[in-house]
Amino acid sequence: MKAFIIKVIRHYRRALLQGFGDREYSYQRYLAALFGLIGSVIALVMGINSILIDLYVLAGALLAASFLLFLSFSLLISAKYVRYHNMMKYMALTALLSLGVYLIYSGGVSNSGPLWIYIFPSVIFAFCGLKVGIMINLIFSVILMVMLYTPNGYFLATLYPVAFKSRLVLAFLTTVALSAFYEAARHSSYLNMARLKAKFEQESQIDELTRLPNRRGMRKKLRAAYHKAITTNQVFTLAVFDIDHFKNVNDCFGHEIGDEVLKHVSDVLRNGLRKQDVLSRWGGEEFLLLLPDTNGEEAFLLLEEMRKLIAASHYDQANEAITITFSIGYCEMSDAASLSEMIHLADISLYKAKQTGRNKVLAYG
Ligand SMILES: Nc1nc2c(ncn2[C@@H]2O[C@H](COP(=O)(O)OP(=O)(O)OP(=O)(O)O)[C@@H](O)[C@H]2O)c(=O)[nH]1
Repeated sequence: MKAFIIKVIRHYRRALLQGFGDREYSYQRYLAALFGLIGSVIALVMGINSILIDLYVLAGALLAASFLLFLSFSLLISAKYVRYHNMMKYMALTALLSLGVYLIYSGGVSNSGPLWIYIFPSVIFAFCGLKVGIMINLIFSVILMVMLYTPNGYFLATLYPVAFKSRLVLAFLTTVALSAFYEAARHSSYLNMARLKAKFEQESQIDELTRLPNRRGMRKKLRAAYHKAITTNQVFTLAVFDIDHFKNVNDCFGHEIGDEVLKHVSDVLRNGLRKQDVLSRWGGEEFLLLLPDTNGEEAFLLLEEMRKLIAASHYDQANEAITITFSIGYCEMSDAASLSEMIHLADISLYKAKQTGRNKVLAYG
């Protein structure tokens, strides 16, 4: 039985937390559903108990609340009724608050009913977040005070001692304040985590040395470009750049100067791009360039320009100017059946460019 209950709880927890992209929304939905279920069972047990001790109006209120809470639980766990989820959250809350008002009014069993209101602040914040939560908690506090302190017990069917009333109100307001602090802290750490997640996600797609997109970041952009080209019926071109004899730079000047040269060529390439082009560091001394909405002929002219630009530039190291050249292979979208084939064909052209003398631009085919 215990294992079964744990299994059911795990199942719903997974379904509720993973079903939606927005984690905070999922969290509120999860809590609302869980509360709906637990609240409905408790209200049902209390309702049956009230029938047994002949408190029929109280029993009716508890059974109605139990039904509404169970209904909200059932709809909240189903992805089919997403558009009703917000409504369900507020319905569960309204059922709960109405029950609270009724318990204050009637006193419940032996005047102990109002003690249930201490669960309200945290439930309200969990359901509605900080701002709306503060509003609802304050409204409920006002209702509580009006009911308790209206002269002649106008809104009460029972009599509470004065000391009980003041402690009930003060303890309730303290619980509201503490729950609000807790919710504010939770929300701010949630925002912090979301910001850090976005930052790490972005960093993981950028090459540290050149600040260009790395292979991971570029793959994402390539998929988007490929999808866009197919839906808009456009072609694009991919070009692979590889520095010629880069090993010599490292061997002659050291790895650190090699790094500086990589930064230098990245800057020169970046400055030679059009606004829409995307350059990435694909591997060690290899760069991949995406030329959107560009066919092979147009690409050749652009790539030739870039090749000349690099060859004409140089990196100054002490009294020596290090000149860099690139071999470039490219492939137009229509020559390949897929993205990976495009990259493969551009690589083949690059290999040919290397084989036939370097410092040149070659198309596939
Ligand atoms: N400084 C530095 N060197 C790198 C980096 N990544 C790769 N390399 C170097 O790049 C060189 C690539 O050497 P090879 O693959 O032989 O190519 P190459 O010397 O450019 O010769 P070809 O490509 O045939 O013209 C190696 O010496 C690598 O150590 C890096 O991040 N920094």
